[in-house]
Amino acid sequence: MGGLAVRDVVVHYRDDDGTVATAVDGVSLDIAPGEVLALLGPSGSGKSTLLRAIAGLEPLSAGQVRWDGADLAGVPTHRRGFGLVFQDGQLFPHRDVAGNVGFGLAMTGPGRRDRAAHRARVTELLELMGLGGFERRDVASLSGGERQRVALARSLAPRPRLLLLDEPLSALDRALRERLAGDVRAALVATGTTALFVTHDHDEAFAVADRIAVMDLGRLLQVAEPAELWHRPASRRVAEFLGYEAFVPLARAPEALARAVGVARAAGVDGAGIDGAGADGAGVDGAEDLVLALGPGSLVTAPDGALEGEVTSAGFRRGLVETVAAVDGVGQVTVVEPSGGYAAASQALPVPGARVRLAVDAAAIAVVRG
Ligand SMILES: Nc1ncnc2c1ncn2[C@@H]1O[C@H](COP(=O)(O)OP(=O)(O)OP(=O)(O)O)[C@@H](O)[C@H]1O
Repeated sequence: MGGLAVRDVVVHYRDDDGTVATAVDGVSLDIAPGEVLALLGPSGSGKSTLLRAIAGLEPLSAGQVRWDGADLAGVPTHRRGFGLVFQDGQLFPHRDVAGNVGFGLAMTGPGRRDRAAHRARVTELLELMGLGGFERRDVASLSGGERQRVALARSLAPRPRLLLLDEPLSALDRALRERLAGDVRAALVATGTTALFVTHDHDEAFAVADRIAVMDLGRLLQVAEPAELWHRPASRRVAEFLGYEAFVPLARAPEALARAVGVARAAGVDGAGIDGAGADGAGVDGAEDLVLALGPGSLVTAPDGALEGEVTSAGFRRGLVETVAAVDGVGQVTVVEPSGGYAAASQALPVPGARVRLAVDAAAIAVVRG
């Protein structure tokens, strides 16, 4: 298979006192040509170390990194044909925007031999990144978001066969990050670039990637497409990390909840990720280990809802009302609904302490092994 193949990679660090720590612990991973893979995990899980190992910046203690089937052992970083983008784009302060974007091209692309092609490529990349006309701007005059756009344009200009991005948006504020994540994906797709995007932010991973690899303690927990990852987390740990909030053993779930999930499965509405979760959890091998994971969207307000909870807090968030409720027999869950209904003066936001009735959206509940 073409593209990147990571096989059983182990990376050790030796501390000053001689103790050996394992930062990457036997990871195997493929990235197909043109695919954008997000590597998602909490701080210290080994994401940057894996990225650096792929780049050839960190020696492997075991395993292989291959490109198009060829082992890259012994191939130095600058000969791998990979591009790198870091959190701080590390622009050259003494070059203008065009000078920065053209830098990598001068080394590997049409270079100075063909000035017209060089200029055209710089312009093309700036336009792709929404920076048309920025050629002569001093990089010191750019905003943080613009600087990262320039860094991305620079890394894409020489058409790297793999682009490695290490938390490229994490120095930016949240609103900017969300917008830029969409723009980064669009630029990668438009250029057909194969990419590994390291992030600790699950929203960013979902916005950017074709597939997401979840990493914890140096190991891969799951690799899946975004919708599959969200609806079928492989374990409670993955579900927790993605933002699921309440975990209810099926055997102890309120009847309305267990029944809704069971009925949904029987009807072929596949909200549950594990085969064999019956309506009451009985008579199925291993059903006693099954845990229902609830997150934002799993419960909806409904006057005749079978579940009841007490409001902890409620607030507006961009066209939505988010109500956090302590739900009887379940735990704390965020209920999300369009805010349109609250525009009428007659309807106030739920107040802390108020009781709310909630119905179950079984398709938005995951089943994991506890
Ligand atoms: N140069 C080093 N020497 C010793 N230990 C290191 C070194 N670099 C990283 N580590 C350790 O290896 C583990 C993985 O670190 P790494 O930076 O790869 O994680 P990460 O998931 O990228 O986290 P973050 O998002 O915080 O950068 C951590 O426990 C870290 O302390």
